[in-house]
Amino acid sequence: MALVVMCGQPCSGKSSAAAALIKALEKAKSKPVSLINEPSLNLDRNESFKDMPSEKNLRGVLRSAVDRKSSKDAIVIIDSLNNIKGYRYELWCLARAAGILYCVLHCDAGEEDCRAWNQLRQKEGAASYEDRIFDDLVRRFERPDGKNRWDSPLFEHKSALEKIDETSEAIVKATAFLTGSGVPGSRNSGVLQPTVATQTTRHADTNSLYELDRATQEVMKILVEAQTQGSGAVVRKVPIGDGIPEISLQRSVGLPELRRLKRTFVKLASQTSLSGTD
Ligand SMILES: Nc1ncnc2c1ncn2[C@@H]1O[C@H](COP(=O)(O)OP(=O)(O)OP(=O)(O)O)[C@@H](O)[C@H]1O
Repeated sequence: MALVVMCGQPCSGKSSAAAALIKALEKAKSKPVSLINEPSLNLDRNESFKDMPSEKNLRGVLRSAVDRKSSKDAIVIIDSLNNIKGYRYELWCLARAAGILYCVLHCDAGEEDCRAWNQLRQKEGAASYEDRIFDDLVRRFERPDGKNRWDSPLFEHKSALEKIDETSEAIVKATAFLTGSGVPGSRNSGVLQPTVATQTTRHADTNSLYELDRATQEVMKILVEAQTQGSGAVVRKVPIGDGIPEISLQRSVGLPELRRLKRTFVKLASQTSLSGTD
């Protein structure tokens, strides 16, 4: 139904905003909401951001979870930094492939406020970022821009000015968007439409594929035999079986070429005709 991408600096109030949005959606009797974040996947924040490979892995795990949960019947909220523009683009592509709504909720807070909130959590012994990791993340933050398709519609909350709850403007607007009122003038005011490039290929079931492969193998065998019997001369017409049109050949076709053609045919046929359409 929808994918909501939380976005913001570390400790900028994203989880609080996600919680407020969930409350508002519940009140509005929306579709069920799934929250995806590091704790729900048993991932430790400092471990996940300690270096590039770990961070890449974290993004992969979160993206897979979003992909699994995205459906026409649920609102998925991904509550993580989502600080890299290219990554938000990937999430937008997932939403488009699933044909669902998409929006970004940005908790806009200055570095110093976020640092103070992180230090407070360190003092309280609550889950917090190590200073080295915090500094690195702050430096690499790529601010969302509502002019980009993957950052639109963009709902922004100024975390330092107001503690967030269901009545905050960004939450009210996001809830209206997710429950059907849309956001006129935004780049994505409706459900994203999958394109050929973003649609996931549906493959034929194993049995149909086996049958297709066997039948193609049989045709190949008949063609090879017919050409062998023709003793080098071009065999123009090759009967395949009762009720099946003869195969016309314009030239001799050797076994390696037939194998190649068979592979291509089976691959194409399994991706299209056997998979049917939705
Ligand atoms: N407007 C605010 N006023 C006071 N404190 C705030 C405000 N916004 C957030 N905080 C504090 O900042 C801390 C982080 O909040 P929250 O967990 O919602 O942020 P987050 O962006 O999800 O953090 P993380 O990056 O760890 O996921 C909390 O301890 C919260 O109390």
